[in-house]
Order: sequence, then C-alpha cells, then structure tokens
Amino acid sequence: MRDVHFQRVTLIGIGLIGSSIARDMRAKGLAGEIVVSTRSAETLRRAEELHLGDRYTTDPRDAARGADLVIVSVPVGASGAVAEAIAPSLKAGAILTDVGSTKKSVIEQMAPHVPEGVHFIAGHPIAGTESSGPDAGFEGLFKDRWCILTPQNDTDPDALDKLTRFWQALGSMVDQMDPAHHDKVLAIVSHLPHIIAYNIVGTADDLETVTEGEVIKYSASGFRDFTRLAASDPTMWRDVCLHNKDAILEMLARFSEDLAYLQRAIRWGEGDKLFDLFSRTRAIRRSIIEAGQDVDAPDFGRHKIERKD
Ligand SMILES: NC(=O)c1ccc[n+]([C@@H]2O[C@H](COP(=O)([O-])OP(=O)(O)OC[C@H]3O[C@@H](n4cnc5c(N)ncnc54)[C@H](O)[C@@H]3O)[C@@H](O)[C@H]2O)c1
Ligand SMILES: O=C(O)C(=O)C[C@]1(C(=O)O)C=C[C@@H](O)C=C1
Repeated sequence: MRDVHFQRVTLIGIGLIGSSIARDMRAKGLAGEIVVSTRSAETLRRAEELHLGDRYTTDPRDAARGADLVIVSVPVGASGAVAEAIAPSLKAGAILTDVGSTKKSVIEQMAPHVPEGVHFIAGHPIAGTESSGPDAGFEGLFKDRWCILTPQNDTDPDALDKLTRFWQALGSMVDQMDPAHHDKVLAIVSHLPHIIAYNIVGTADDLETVTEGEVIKYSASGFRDFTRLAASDPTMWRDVCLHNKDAILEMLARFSEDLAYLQRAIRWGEGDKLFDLFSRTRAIRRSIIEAGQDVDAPDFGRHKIERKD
C-alpha cells in the first residue's frame, strides 16, 4: 500500500545508505517521485539498472530543483560542497537533511549555504554495514534501528515532525540529540570500534612477516569480527576521523588509559581485576541482546543471524 510522505524526494549520493533509503521508499511508496543524483556517471548508471529512482542526473543542482525532501548521503567531508551546489535550486518549504556519521561538522559545512525558507535538519541513521556502493543497500536496513535527528533551536516543528514520520515509515525509531553530544556518543560506540579494528588488522598484517602467514591462516572468529569492521569504506572513515577529531581524540585518550590499566593488570598477574572487567563487559553484551538490539551482529553472511550465546 502506498503511503506518500513527499511528492518529490531527491537523493544526492546513492551508495549503501542512499540506495537503502531508495529501496524502502519504493517498497513502501513513500515518495511520489524519486530523483537520484551522484557524482560518477558509472554509479548513476548502476543505480538506474537497479531501478532505484524515477529520474537520474549527475547534476546535483538539477536533481534538487522542485524537491520536497532532499537527502544528502555522501562522505561527510563532501557535505559542504554538495550544499553549496544545490542551494540555488532548493525551493522554499523544502526539507534538506543528511545521513552523515558526524553532526557538528556537517551542520557547520551545510548550514551557511541553506537559503531562507528551506528547513535544514541534520540526521544520522545508526544502521549500516561494511559494504558501500548502490549494490550494497538493501530493503529493511533501518528497521528497528535508531535514527538521530539534531534539530536546532529555530527548527520548524512541522518540518521536524514530517522528517520524523518519514524515518519512522522507513522502520526507524527516532531520537533527537544535540550535535556535539551526538558526536561524543558516536565517537565511543561507532568511531572508536572502527579505529581499533583498522589498527588491530593493520598490526596483524605488519606481523605477517614475523609469523609467516599464520595470522591470516589461524584467525578465528574474534579476529574476523575485527576484519569486517576494518573492511569498511576508507573514504567514509577517513572523513569521519577528520570531521569528529576532537571527540575521537578525547575518547582515544580515555581508551588508552584504560588499556594501560589492563596492561598493568596482566603484567602483575592481577587476575581479579581482569575477571571483574571481563564480567562487567559480558553483562553489557547480554543486556544489548536482551534489549533486542543484536539484529545486525557481524556474521559475514549478513541478514541471517545465528546467535551463539
Ligand atoms: N556505511 C555505513 O554504515 C553508514 C551508516 C550510517 C551513516 N553513514 C553515512 O552515510 C553517508 C554515506 O555513506 P555510504 O555508506 O552510503 O557511502 P557509499 O560510499 O556507499 O556512498 C557514497 C555516495 O556518495 C557519493 N560521493 C562520494 N564522494 C562524493 C563527493 N565528493 N561529492 C559528491 N558525492 C560523492 C558516491 O558516488 C556515492 O554515491 C556518509 O556520510 C556516512 O558517514 C554510513
Ligand atoms: O554495522 C556496521 O558495519 C557499521 O559500521 C554501522 C555503523 C556503526 O558503527 O554502528 C557505522 C557507521 C554509522 O555512522 C552508523 C552505523
């Protein structure tokens, strides 16, 4: 059954996130018309082959013209340039949003370009995978996942309500947050895990010369879980690191202190300290599962989740 929320929705960027939004919009009939725009002609052709939209263009300004909702789904470092490019064609009353993994920097980049009368509300769906590009998206990515919106004091309540209901129609649970707070929370729950994964897999790769191939050969599921995160898109994660620098560095400093505590406990054979920490963290994992939030546990096969615990 169709449930049209916006007559024309423009998607700027059609990778994992943009194409997942497109697939759900199509399946649920949330848009009268979907206009797809992306930088490279090749990606655009692929989006067309996948029937993700109704109209396709590599010109973002043309794509945004007349749209009721514009969703920017590009690496966060490109947000400002995209906002500048589309600004002249945004119509009064349109809602402009994004899905970027960092919020303070995206708002700083985009807000100065937003014309009077256009409602800019930044957002971030907390859902994704290590894959990228239009083929990587899938219907249902946002189901039962949080989407954080970061409205400002002067955000129009009706526009906020419309965007909230749109994300809810995609299956998300919607929360509101201050952008700086968002960046701190995401630094610890998303950005640090990726940085740690990139680092441990890089270290293991460096050790290959010492261990003569054994790191890869004997890597069991613990290490493989890290390799899934470490396979995430390099451009996206370079931009996240550069655009959430302060919060990431703050969390890394805290992480390093706690790692030093662990290192010391191992050196001095303080088993009780190790046991206490490992018991506390095991309880956290269990509470996440009990809260029903383990639907996307890393499993390499994706979509089918086998619970081992
Ligand atoms: N991958 C995830 O798990 C995930 C989850 C939530 C939010 N996000 C955020 O969503 C956004 C998109 O991520 P994705 O995973 O869909 O990425 P992706 O690499 O799959 O797709 C990115 C899209 O942006 C376009 N693009 C790249 N550079 C550009 C530029 N300089 N100018 C204009 N367009 C450009 C690409 O052509 C592509 O269409 C990012 O800001 C990311 O931080 C990602
Ligand atoms: O599940 C994954 O592979 C993800 O990396 C998704 C994930 C996350 O860290 O939770 C990654 C970046 C986002 O901005 C939001 C979600």
